[in-house]
Amino acid sequence: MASQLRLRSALALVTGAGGGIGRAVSVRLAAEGAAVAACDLDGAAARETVRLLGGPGSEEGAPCGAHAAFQADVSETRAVRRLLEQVQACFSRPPSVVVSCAGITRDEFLLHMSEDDWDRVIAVNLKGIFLVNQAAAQALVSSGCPGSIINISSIVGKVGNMGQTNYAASKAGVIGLTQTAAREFGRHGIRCNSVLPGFIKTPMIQKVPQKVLDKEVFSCNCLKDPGLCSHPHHSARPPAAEDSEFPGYKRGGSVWLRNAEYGRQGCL
Ligand SMILES: CCCCCCCCCCCCC[C@@H](O)CC(=O)SCCNC(=O)CCNC(=O)[C@H](O)C(C)(C)COP(=O)(O)OP(=O)(O)OC[C@H]1O[C@@H](n2cnc3c(N)ncnc32)[C@H](O)[C@@H]1OP(=O)(O)O
Ligand SMILES: NC(=O)c1ccc[n+]([C@@H]2O[C@H](COP(=O)([O-])OP(=O)(O)OC[C@H]3O[C@@H](n4cnc5c(N)ncnc54)[C@H](O)[C@@H]3O)[C@@H](O)[C@H]2O)c1
Repeated sequence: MASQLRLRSALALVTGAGGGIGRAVSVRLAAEGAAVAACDLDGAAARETVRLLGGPGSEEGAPCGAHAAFQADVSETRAVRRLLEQVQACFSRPPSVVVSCAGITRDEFLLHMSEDDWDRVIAVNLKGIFLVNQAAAQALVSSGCPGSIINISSIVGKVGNMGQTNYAASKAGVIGLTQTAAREFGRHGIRCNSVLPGFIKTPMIQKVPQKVLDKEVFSCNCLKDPGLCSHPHHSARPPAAEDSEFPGYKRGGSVWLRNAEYGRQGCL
């Protein structure tokens, strides 16, 4: 079994690790042998994830076991820089796998959306990925290490969704940021990919009114469990360029976005 642990020597940083998808991704990475640095705005939720991984549920900066929990707001520049410093101090190396799951919704129709709801969603979902990608890539480049960065976008970033102009814009931005970062980071041996999950049963969807969930566009998509969407073979096959129907979305799976420059598909 040990020989099958594909990530045995990897250190993985997961943001939003206290949430539905982030926790499932952390469990999956640990199952593949990775040491996991679980980060979340909600420090207690991050520690719970580490406890589930079998780690000591360590406090920030405490001597680390196989896994460790960190509290940080990914939308804050200083917090993200401190996060990467703490992770490297704890594990004596930069994370070679980074999965950016931290994200929020502040749904409202554009006609009534407040500037604050726009700003906050863009700050967390898009600027947060800018800050984490930049800090993680800088750490890898300065240490001469290769790495793999996976940014969680959403199918909504490709096709839009009523009540989510802020969220859709942020997720579309994640796609463009990822495709550009993939071009820039490739020369440093760092891969950068985005994953566009469909509808996943996590706390994020709890605010969706039932009458909306009953609509065909939602009900036609079987609500996936996070644990399924984070398992490589549960993700839909990476769409070929001509795929216009996002078959993975139709089946409620996750959709992998092929990076134009290197043709590399997402992999954790
Ligand atoms: C290739 C396939 C294309 C299909 C694309 C669609 C993708 C849908 C699946 C998304 C999966 C990924 C989601 C993932 O990224 C995680 C999330 O983002 S979960 C949160 C998703 N949020 C929403 O879908 C917004 C839901 N709507 C609301 O929260 C509220 O409606 C709100 C926008 C806050 C407005 O509330 P308000 O009380 O002012 O209005 P109503 O709720 O009464 O709504 C008025 C009418 O609009 C209809 N409505 C509202 N939202 C949607 C929607 N998303 N899709 C369709 N119709 C919507 C609502 O049913 C009302 O209709 P009616 O007047 O007939 O009752
Ligand atoms: N659930 C879905 O249907 C779905 C579909 C497509 C994409 N996504 C995306 O997947 C990612 C994970 O979503 P989820 O469904 O697990 O949601 P979730 O609400 O269960 O988890 C999100 C986590 O991010 C954390 N977080 C929020 N703001 C933060 C910040 N500023 N700094 C650090 N952490 C922060 C929250 O505390 C929470 O633990 C999000 O980016 C979301 O947009 C979700």
